[in-house]
Amino acid sequence: MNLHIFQNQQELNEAGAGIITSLVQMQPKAVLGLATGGTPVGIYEELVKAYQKGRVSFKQVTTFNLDEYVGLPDDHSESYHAYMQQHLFAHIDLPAESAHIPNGNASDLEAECARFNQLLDDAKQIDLQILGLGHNGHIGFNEPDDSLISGTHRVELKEETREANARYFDSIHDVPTHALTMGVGTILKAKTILLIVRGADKAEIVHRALTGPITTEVPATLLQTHPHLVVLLDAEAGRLFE
Ligand SMILES: N[C@@H]1[C@@H](O)[C@H](O)[C@@H](COP(=O)(O)O)O[C@@H]1O
Repeated sequence: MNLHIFQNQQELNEAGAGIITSLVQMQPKAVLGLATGGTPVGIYEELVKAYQKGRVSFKQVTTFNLDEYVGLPDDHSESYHAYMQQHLFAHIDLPAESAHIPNGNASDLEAECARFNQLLDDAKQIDLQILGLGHNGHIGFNEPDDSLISGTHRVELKEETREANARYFDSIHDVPTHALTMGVGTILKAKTILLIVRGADKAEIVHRALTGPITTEVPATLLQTHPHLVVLLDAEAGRLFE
């Protein structure tokens, strides 16, 4: 594991964007796994700046998003489709057909998961998977459970996850109850994983995820088994590592 702790958010954002930019410069056809949530926003901002300065092009890149809510229209401001447009896709030269996000509005969600898995299989391997971390140790929307699922699947969100994400909605009643998510098998298959965690409220869970016993009750503990895990923490999240 390659762990870095940053004293300010800007340094963390630049480091995260720098890793992605360097990869795409060296490998213009890179396959990127993308995350949503508050955590990667500043990194996407830096990526957009790098693109605007002509330092990187995403013309040949392929992207796969980790997850999407079930039942939120694509144009709903809190759908992950809308999020990706707002924070990244609308500002760079990534072709629309190269950006893949599970469709949480598909009439047949099982078929949609199979379609997404097939696209991932066709792409062979994600070169760099960006990950945030849920307060309960979830990655993507792989929630704590007795067992975990390898491929893309439909998941019922835990109450604590809906509560954590309620800050983005008018009320908790508006937070969807289900989502589609890449499974842990797909996430762990990525060549490199870039885990980003910010904030004092995640200090304990990130410490447990990276140093505690491996258990499906904290899905992020599985990241300990990955041969190329890069972790970027702000000082608050990294408090227990110092
Ligand atoms: N499904 C997303 C995850 O992909 C994200 O990494 C995590 C943390 O979110 P945030 O970065 O907003 O704290 O929870 C969300 O529910």
